[in-house]
Amino acid sequence: MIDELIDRLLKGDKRAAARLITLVENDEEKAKEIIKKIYKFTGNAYVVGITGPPGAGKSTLLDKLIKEVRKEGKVVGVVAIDPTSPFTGGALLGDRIRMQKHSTDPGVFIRSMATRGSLGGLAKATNDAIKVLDAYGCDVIFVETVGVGQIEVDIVKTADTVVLITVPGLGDDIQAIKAGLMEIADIFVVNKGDKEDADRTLFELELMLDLEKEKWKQRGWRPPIIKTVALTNKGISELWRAIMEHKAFLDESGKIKEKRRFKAEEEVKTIISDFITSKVGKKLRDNEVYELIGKIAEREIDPYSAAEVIMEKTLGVKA
Ligand SMILES: Nc1nc2c(ncn2[C@@H]2O[C@H](COP(=O)(O)OP(=O)(O)OP(=O)(O)O)[C@@H](O)[C@H]2O)c(=O)[nH]1
Repeated sequence: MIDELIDRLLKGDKRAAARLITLVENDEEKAKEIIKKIYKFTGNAYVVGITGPPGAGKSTLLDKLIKEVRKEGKVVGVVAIDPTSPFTGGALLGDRIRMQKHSTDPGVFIRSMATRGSLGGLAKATNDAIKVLDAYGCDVIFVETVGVGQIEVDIVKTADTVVLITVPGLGDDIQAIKAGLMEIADIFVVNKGDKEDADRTLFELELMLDLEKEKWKQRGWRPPIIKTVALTNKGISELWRAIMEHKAFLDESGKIKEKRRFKAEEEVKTIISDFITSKVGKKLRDNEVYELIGKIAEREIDPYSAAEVIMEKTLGVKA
């Protein structure tokens, strides 16, 4: 069944792509088999992360970006990471409706991924879904995440270019960006540029970037700030151009190689730690180990020594 689906995927069959993504999302063993088989057909897609606070207009903007990229005849994939929260449920429904009009276009593939509990699981499923879309023939894959905590920061482990969207009037938002996100953004967008305080937000961002002049010089790339009005398509082609310029910068400076190596390393680390967690997790249910853990609580053995015993039993390695 999997071989047949992969055959169809490689011929550009959208339904086969959808089935394969469902499989990699839900079935650990099948995910392994699928990725092993399709890996050699991947590596062509350029991955762009789009992140920002809820309501910043990410979906509206993405909808317009898809059109812009389609003008060049490129095949586009979208993976929308959806932290299943009662607060975003409504907005997501909105997203689907907004982007639905692309669903008859064979050159556009849109997929939402749910968190289902573990963030690690989500990161792996997202990486795998990206590979399926890459093998399907996507030239560009957008990964959209709502700007909340770790998911947002993790996008650097997945994306080649990270676009951070902010909007005027969030007040302390600029401070929030300062706190951790500035590090990860390759391009800043001030969306809702039609709002009156948009220029002030733009100015504040410029000031903030000015403080880090040395860093940009070292890096060879200063993140541009682009004003957009997603609703009316304003600034969208500039944004796409900036993304392509960042790509050219990575290609020409050779940094793309470092980036891909970093991503590969992060991915393999996740696979290994997931494997260890699951192996050790299973063993924790054994009687012997159960008793050993009881002994830690009773102060008969310390946790380090117990961990050493468990690692030797499960993984065959001495710590
Ligand atoms: N005034 C104005 N409103 C906009 C603009 N872009 C988007 N909006 C509106 O902002 C609201 C939120 O837009 P979404 O695209 O749903 O935002 P999102 O970031 O995907 O939201 P979440 O799914 O909650 O993360 C919608 O009502 C949009 O119509 C813009 O450029 N100007």
